[in-house]
Amino acid sequence: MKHIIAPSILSADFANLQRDIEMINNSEADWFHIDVMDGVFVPNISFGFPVMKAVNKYAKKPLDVHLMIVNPDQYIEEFAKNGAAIITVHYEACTHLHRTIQLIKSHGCKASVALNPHTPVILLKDILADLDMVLIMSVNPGFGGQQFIEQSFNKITELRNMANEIHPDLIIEVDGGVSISNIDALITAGATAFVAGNAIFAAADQTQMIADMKNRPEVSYQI
Ligand SMILES: O=C(CO)[C@@H](O)[C@H](O)COP(=O)(O)O
Ligand SMILES: [Fe+2]
Repeated sequence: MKHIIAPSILSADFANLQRDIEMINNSEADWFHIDVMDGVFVPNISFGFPVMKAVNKYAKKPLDVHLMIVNPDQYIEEFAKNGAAIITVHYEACTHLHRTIQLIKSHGCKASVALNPHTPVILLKDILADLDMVLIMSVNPGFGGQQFIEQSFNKITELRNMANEIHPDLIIEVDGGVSISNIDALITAGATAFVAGNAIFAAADQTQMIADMKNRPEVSYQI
């Protein structure tokens, strides 16, 4: 099976957002990755519903919404109404994670949990069967264009081994510092979905970079 490529619109040109959305529509990308940051959970503020609505208006592919916010329960319904196909909440931001996951599903969205670089994957053991996806943060959340944290490889392998026992078709998404130079090794480690901001939007030919990240002749995954 082929892995998923999710360009992060955080790295798009917001003065030309429609153009960048059309570029993704016309590329081999699978999803739109939408980073929502509240300035509390992470030391940055990105955007909220007005941008989400603008993306939803033109995007022709599923919206993969990554909530880097405290109290996500408060906003899940609104993100669902504005076109979210998958909603990711942070383990570190949820006191009652099981309830939050059920809430996401009750609005018809796929449910996913993100782990910060310091959070061990074993903490998801008792909720893994309820999840559609786990997002491994391979940088500290808050900004695009950061350097990939190498320890993330061990986390992906550990999570894939755990998923093989409990939930073999779990999607493992990697987010932060993903590029053409580490994607093959990440697929081999067991990841199946890849967010890329800087690697795509800083490329001379963005559409070609998406195609290059999508078509990896040496690797494919089996789940
Ligand atoms: O969630 C985040 C950052 O917190 C990401 O989705 C970034 O947008 C990824 O950007 P690159 O590291 O690929 O430039
Ligand atoms: Fe993200």
